[in-house]
Amino acid sequence: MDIGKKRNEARGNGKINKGPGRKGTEGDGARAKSGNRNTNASGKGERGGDKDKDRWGEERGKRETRERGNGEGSRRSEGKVSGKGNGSVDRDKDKHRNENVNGEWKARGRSSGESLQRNEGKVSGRGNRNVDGDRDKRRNENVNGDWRARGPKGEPEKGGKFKAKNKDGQCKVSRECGGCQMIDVPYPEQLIRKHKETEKLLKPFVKLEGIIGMDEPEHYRNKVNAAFTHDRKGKPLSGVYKEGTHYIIPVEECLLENKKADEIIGSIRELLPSFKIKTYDEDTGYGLLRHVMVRVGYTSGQIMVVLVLASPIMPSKNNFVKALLKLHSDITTIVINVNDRKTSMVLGDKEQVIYGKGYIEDSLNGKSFKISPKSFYQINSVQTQKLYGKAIEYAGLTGKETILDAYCGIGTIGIMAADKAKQVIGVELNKDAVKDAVINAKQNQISNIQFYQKDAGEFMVQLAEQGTKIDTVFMDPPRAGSDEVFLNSLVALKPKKVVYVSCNPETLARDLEYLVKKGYRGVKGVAVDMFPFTNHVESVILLHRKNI
Ligand SMILES: C[S@@+](CC[C@H](N)C(=O)[O-])C[C@H]1O[C@@H](n2cnc3c(N)ncnc32)[C@H](O)[C@@H]1O
Repeated sequence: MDIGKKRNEARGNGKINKGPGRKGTEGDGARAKSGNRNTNASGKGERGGDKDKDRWGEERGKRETRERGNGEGSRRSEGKVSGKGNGSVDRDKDKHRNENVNGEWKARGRSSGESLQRNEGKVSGRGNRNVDGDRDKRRNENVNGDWRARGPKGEPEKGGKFKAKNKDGQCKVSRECGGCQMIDVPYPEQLIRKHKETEKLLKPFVKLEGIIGMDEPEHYRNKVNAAFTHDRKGKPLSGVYKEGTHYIIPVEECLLENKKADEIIGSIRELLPSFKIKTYDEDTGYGLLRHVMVRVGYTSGQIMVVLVLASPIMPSKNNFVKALLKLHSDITTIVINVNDRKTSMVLGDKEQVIYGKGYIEDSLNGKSFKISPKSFYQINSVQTQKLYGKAIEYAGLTGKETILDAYCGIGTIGIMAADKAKQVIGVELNKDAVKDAVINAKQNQISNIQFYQKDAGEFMVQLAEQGTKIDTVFMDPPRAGSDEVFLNSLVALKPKKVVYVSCNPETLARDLEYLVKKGYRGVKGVAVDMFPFTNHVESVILLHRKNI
């Protein structure tokens, strides 16, 4: 592989290999831009076919809106199995639904009648399409005993843990927020629905082995993003955007979010008046604090607080830091991020570390990772370990392979696979994530890995042009899925195996359709519930090149 040489760029460990012509953009914004560029590239590839172009075009067209809406880490950003019509559930059918094999849920039974929606990822989930009068009535009946909910090991439910959450009792704002589309649904039933919907979508291409659920499906979000505003009297409020608006629904605690993160956000809210820090007003452009993002390391417990400000000047910042640390001495770093643009992206470009190292570290499956504020890091660490475990298991590595980890983020999958492969190449657009990835490889004493900061599609084209031999491709694109440029070159490269990790079964199905047409066959797949109580679901699919 001589991409680095050809471009006269640094290669090897400790250096970032930059691609030509494209400045990396951070966070989810990078994805949006990538989406636009790829729009231009479409239609020329082998894919052809207006129908196909339309499908990708449509996704791309939506991408920018979605990404802007999601900003860095809006909790609406993950893949979504949704909800028109939850289908009725009756007792007899329930008897056949759950079969737990080695901790994995095998959902069986009739189709729930839900369909995947194309509107995923918009700012917030108000106007929850899953909840209408009739369906709510049915749900409540079921919650009152008819549903026969089962725990994660298939046993009849005993305690309240896996019971459906009562909207009014358990979460004061669920109706307005709409982020937990399945808050009324017992957890085992959530898994059944997600499995069925994913299975239905992917059925033409691959058979799913089941869905991997959580034992403790609450408070799994290791990253919390709170938008800040104030009430009429100027009292600070924080919460989530109501769908399609910039109206902030105040949230103090959340079923999905890390509790400590919520506490810290509450403390910041309370500290603001005494420091005369005003929350930002989008209409007038007046005020300072726009968002607070908190990330908590799952294994390390390290905590990063990012204060997203409209201007770089924060009055009494040192005293503010002292006061916050007095309340939460376990905070390990505090960063100011400056976002002075009129945008619904959460994070801006500039950063200033005001306490600690400016990043956190965490461990997954025995490897340690540095995570910078703008780098992507999976939000559910418990499930991420299972997800990565499955992806690597599916690859069936022998130690002889050259692997491509495409859309590699901070290098997690490639670093975990490196011990079992000859060589790993990672490509990622976000420059902060690539910097983290290089450090992560070093920290884990991995010497057979190289990272490139570049658009994955462009990178693949280069690899294909050079005839680079790649045996196995791991690809984990953002919600919008991959694109023709990438897939086209992937087909040209002819890797024997492709392990596709996806947070959006709909775009996954679209991309699988392409790969299957172009000489790949779906061997197996599994859904992983990374986002309990929401309609979102992750999947891992193994493809083999035909005639190998
Ligand atoms: C779903 S994340 C997966 C990251 C990583 N595999 C992980 O599990 O943490 C998708 C990643 O793709 C990156 N990305 C988005 N568009 C890209 C593009 N066009 N080329 C390369 N990377 C891109 C994002 O910055 C993000 O890090």
